[in-house]
Amino acid sequence: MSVIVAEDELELSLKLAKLIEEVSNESIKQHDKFLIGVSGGSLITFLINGLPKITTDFSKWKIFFNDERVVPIDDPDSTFGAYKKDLVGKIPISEDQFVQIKQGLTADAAAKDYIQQMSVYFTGKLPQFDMLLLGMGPDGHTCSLFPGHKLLEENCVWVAPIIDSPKPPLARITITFPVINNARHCIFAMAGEGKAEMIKKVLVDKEDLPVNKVKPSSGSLTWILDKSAAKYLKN
Ligand SMILES: O=C(O)[C@H](O)[C@@H](O)[C@H](O)[C@H](O)COP(=O)(O)O
Repeated sequence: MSVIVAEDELELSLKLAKLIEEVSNESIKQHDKFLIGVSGGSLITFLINGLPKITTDFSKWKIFFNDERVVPIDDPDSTFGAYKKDLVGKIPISEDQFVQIKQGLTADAAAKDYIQQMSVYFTGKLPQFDMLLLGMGPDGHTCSLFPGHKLLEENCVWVAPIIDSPKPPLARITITFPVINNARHCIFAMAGEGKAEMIKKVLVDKEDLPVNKVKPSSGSLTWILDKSAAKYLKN
């Protein structure tokens, strides 16, 4: 695992973008596409700041959601809605390069449908993403995998529904740890003093939290933080 500390959020965005650029170009060379899973939240801002500055063939990208809220696209809680509004148009990527959840389904049906959609791109027993971009909530959750939730033990389905999310909205779908840990590169990106305490619990105290279940079996794990978020980490 590696930890990269940036001076501030802008530098974090640029460092994150460079890592994405590197893996994108390597993946495109290897299998003519870049299969990336993204989270919602503040990650979107980092990507808006950084991705327009990289050089890669965006037309080869297929963007999946590590988790998504089961709401209409025009709902402010829709992660795809946020990417569509804030990222599409800033980089040469079209809406249909995002693998969106099917509208109008229950969380259970949306999760099953998402697995079908993923199966077009992943043929093995477990999907292997080229890269997963992850966030961490104040409770140490990642994706929609929350502390104490039974989904933390899900080791069969690729994508699971959740209808009792402690972070609204209640209904979501999320990739599961077997998929996360099969990725070639996992990156946590976060900024701000508000994350510092939880980062200490995760990286220093090694507390048993969902983010600490991200242990890629053969892939890389990188944390990209700004100085405020990293304040409790020793140099
Ligand atoms: O849709 C979501 O809620 C995200 O996927 C979630 O897992 C997010 O990454 C964390 O909650 C961190 O969010 P912030 O980066 O906004 O703090």
